[in-house]
Amino acid sequence: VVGGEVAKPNSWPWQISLQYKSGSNFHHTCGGTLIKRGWVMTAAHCVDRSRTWRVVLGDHNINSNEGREQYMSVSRVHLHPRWNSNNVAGGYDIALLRLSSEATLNNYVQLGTLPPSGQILPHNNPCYITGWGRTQTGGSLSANLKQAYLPLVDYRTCSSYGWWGSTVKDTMVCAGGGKDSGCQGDSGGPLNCSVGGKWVVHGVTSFVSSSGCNAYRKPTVFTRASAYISWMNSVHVGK
Ligand SMILES: CC(C)C[C@H](NC(=O)C(F)(F)F)C(=O)N[C@@H](C)C(=O)Nc1ccc(C(F)(F)F)cc1
Repeated sequence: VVGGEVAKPNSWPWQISLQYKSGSNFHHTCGGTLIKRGWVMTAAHCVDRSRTWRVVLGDHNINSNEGREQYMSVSRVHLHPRWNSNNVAGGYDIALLRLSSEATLNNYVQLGTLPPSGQILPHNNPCYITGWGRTQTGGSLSANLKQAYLPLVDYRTCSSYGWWGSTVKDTMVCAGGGKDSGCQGDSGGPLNCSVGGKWVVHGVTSFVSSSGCNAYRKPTVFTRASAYISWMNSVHVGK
């Protein structure tokens, strides 16, 4: 997250850190959202290569053990069947991870709320991106979870000339476009939008401009969760 501020610890208790094993250590690579005690929603581009994954729940500082964390291994990765790793602009940048055991819900670990199928929120709807991603373009990851206020940019604006144009599809949602943005390492994490006084996980962090995380008129682009509710339900029930 470029800009914004360090979040109050565990104030986004559905935020997870997705980590891969390298040697004897695990490294943060993406965010994600706990949507069921045994299921995490993340971006397909985070998990489209085979690695040993773990999901950390209840985290704030990813470099220290604060005693609230739950460490879960991943028993199955379900990539959206239409995801194409050579074409993030095509959409379908969404995946579900089956955890090997069920999370314990408490003050530090809670489920995120998914939107109703098809929900489209208005331009400027208040939203926050959260994550441990780089704090500047080309910078390093944040040790502590950060948040940034990124108001929604409607599809008409986001897909217009000078903005993202046809790179953005209406199965995506844009937010920000000013000084604050997502950045590498925030991928897969939630776009938390205020709807009727409740937080709804409206987006899954997907991409930013290759010319810089907070590039002018290149808002952070998210997979629109409300476009994939039926797919997610089919995965849950199926396996
Ligand atoms: C691995 C990438 C597909 C996703 C990666 N995502 C992120 O950094 C995050 F955290 F914002 F979600 C990203 O945007 N990285 C930048 C450096 C990038 O490559 N952006 C990008 C690439 C291609 C296009 C497209 F679709 F136009 F070809 C758009 C943006």
